[in-house]
Amino acid sequence: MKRVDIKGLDFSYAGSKCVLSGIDLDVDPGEFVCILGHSGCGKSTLLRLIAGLEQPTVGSIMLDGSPVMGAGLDRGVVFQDYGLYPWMSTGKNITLALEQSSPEMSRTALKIRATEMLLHVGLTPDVLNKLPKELSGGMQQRCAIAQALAIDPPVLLMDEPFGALDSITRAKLQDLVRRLWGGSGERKTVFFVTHDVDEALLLGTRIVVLGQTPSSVIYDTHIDEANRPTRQTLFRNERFLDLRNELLEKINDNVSERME
Ligand SMILES: Nc1ncnc2c1ncn2[C@@H]1O[C@H](COP(=O)(O)OP(=O)(O)OP(=O)(O)O)[C@@H](O)[C@H]1O
Repeated sequence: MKRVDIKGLDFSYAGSKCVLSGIDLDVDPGEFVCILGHSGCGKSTLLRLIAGLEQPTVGSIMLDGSPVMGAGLDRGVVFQDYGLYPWMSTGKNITLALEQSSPEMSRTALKIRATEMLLHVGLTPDVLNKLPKELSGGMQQRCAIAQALAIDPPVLLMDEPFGALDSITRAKLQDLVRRLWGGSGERKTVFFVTHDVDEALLLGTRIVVLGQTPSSVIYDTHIDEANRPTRQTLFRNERFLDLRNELLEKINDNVSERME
């Protein structure tokens, strides 16, 4: 389990205007943080910074007290477009990071691990030798989750992972992610970027809203696990409907303010 501390973070892409400004966010180990905000506000950029794919212009990101200096095997990443190499079999895609983290593992051990991971995300072992293009979008995203989890990273970063999927596949994968996170092992610290307020309410133990660029955190709330509504009860739970409206207002008001 990892604690993530973001302090006084500003970020600009080279030669561009400031995207993130004054981000402060302390995340306890095992929290499931959903990041909401209008298109272009910098959600993916924040995730890329935590992944170590970009460096803060000002401020810091610490993992258990050590600054993030680059990408690392302690953080698994899942992108909307699956992030699988199209020329490699599913099995090879899944074991790629494992080959770096555990170079001593034999081919047989790698294959066993890849099969275990496929079963873990609800796929059958026959998928192992298929190319990504031979799988449906939902199956590819299951493989991408298996790939990110193969090395058992304590931090999982998910950037709109279900944005391209139909609503039924999306619901199944949301349930899968919740089950994997809430299972018997140590809980991973998850950052999950989404546009969808309902997805955030169903998944997150915490919901953070970013404002318009240069973005800072304009809303931050914890969700009480004990009273969390299910997919079936979400629209009948008054407290959550109020929170849903509040989140939509925060996102939309902030945009209209900027447009006036
Ligand atoms: N590599 C880059 N170079 C320069 N500017 C970039 C780069 N990537 C993103 N941006 C800009 O940074 C801002 C934030 O982009 P980002 O993708 O982080 O937002 P987002 O909230 O994730 O958007 P969306 O919800 O539409 O995916 C945008 O103005 C975008 O154009």
